[in-house]
Amino acid sequence: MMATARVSQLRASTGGETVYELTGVGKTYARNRVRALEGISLSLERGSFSSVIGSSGCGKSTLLKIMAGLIPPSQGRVTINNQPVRGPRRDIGMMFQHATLFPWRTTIENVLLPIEIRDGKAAAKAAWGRGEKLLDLVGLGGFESVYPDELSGGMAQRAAICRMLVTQPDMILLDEPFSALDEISRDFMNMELQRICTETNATAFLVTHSIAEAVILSDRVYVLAPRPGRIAEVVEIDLPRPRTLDMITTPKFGALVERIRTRLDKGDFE
Ligand SMILES: Nc1ncnc2c1ncn2[C@@H]1O[C@H](COP(=O)(O)OP(=O)(O)OP(=O)(O)O)[C@@H](O)[C@H]1O
Repeated sequence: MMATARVSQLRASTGGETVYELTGVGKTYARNRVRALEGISLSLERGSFSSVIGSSGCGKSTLLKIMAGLIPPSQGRVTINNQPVRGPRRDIGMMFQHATLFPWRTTIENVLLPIEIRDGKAAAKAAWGRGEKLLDLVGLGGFESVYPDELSGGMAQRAAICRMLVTQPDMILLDEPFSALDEISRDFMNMELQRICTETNATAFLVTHSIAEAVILSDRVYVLAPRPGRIAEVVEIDLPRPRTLDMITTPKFGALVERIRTRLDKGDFE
């Protein structure tokens, strides 16, 4: 009942508008005939935060690559704002485990790089103010002219968030973005990510190995079963927003973590 109530609340708060949709998506890698995914259907509403969790090799990265348009599905349909995703797109932003900022460019030059690549140097210069605002938003105001070797790991990841957001994507795809950071920085960055997503009304989809991270951030967690990867369970996270780290100690949080852990422990879920 609670889960249903939360979904309605989420739909009400986001207008229930579907941004991104996968219908019956499957993937078989031709090279080795590995069936990585089968029958994946999901629908993401504007402003929602979803995560996918599953054991190693269950197809999470394959799913994210298909969602980003980096590889085609073998079956099924993928759409963003009702348009088919057939390749990398301007309205989809991605962020990976390592920030990979260019060391010879300043922080703001790194942030503006997607615009420079897409529309040229003049457009990047014109977007300078937007870059500064984003850096302010993530607490990097004043670091515009600093080179990446002077930034900490967490600061570099924040700059990478700005670089992902600078093109104002409708959908952001996150592949364990903070897993290279220590636990304290990671907790902090997750709370920052929540704040930034709320302030920019981003629709987010996160791949993670951490059940706690999936629960604290998400409206919905997709639990993947392996060989071939398929959705074993969809868990609605009906914790109030904004989420705070002290929620981790509440019985409700513990129960959600336990439910996901039990599902993952069932292995193949047969
Ligand atoms: N390019 C590829 N060619 C052939 N098989 C692949 C390719 N990429 C992935 N696979 C296979 O597809 C399956 C799913 O892999 P994928 O990397 O999507 O899983 P994952 O859940 O992201 O794993 P991890 O958590 O370890 O990163 C695995 O069996 C893997 O060996």
